[in-house]
Amino acid sequence: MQDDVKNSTKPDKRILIMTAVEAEREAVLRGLQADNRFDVKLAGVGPAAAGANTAFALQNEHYGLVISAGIGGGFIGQADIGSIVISSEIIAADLGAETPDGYLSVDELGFGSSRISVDPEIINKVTAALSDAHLPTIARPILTVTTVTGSQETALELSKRVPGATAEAMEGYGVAIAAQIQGIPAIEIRAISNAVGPRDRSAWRIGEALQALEQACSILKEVL
Ligand SMILES: O=C(O)c1cccc(C(=O)CC[C@H]2O[C@@H](n3cnc4c(=O)[nH]cnc43)[C@H](O)[C@@H]2O)c1
Repeated sequence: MQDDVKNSTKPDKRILIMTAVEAEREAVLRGLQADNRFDVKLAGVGPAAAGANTAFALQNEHYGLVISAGIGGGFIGQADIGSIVISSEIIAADLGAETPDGYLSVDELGFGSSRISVDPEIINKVTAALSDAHLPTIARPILTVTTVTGSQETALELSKRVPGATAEAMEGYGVAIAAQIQGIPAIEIRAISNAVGPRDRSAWRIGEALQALEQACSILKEVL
């Protein structure tokens, strides 16, 4: 009865959250504090596993929203460690072809779209709520890559390829494609653990990012 009253102003929908690894799943669950409108499932690492696992989860339950959540890399000058990036768009940044004249996306090759748009109403609601709670949050394009960027050259190339690129991770596009095929809206939320650039695993602040992810999810459950 208590829950019915509490959720009476919220849309009647269940929400699926997909994380790559168990530590991210646990951080999300801590933040959600057993809110039973949410299911939190493992996507696995990379867009292929994420797409397959999301499609499987969507077969067994009806959801009104799908979220790809976890830690991610932040482009220098765009997103700091410990901050949150909300996807204004989810973009497969290395799905295409190399040519002597440069990279061609699948869009340019005529094989579909590398970009998945996100409902502006959901973006604004989530971004405003996290910002109001004093979590540094920005809504910008999040890239999905199949290889973690490990050099300044690749970071620059990705920034040129996708103007406004602010974070990168490895699952968003896979999760969002599975949702799109079912006609369900999707959004990606990344807590920044490291800078996109030359590889330095010792500089990854995974604990800090997982804490930010937990905090973000504790706010999410109040606004979605
Ligand atoms: O080692 C740990 O304790 C640990 C705890 C939580 C998560 C991890 C991961 O390694 C998660 C892998 C996951 O993170 C995303 N990610 C993070 N930074 C980047 C990046 O710079 N570029 C691309 N992806 C990044 C990605 O989605 C991975 O699947 C470890």
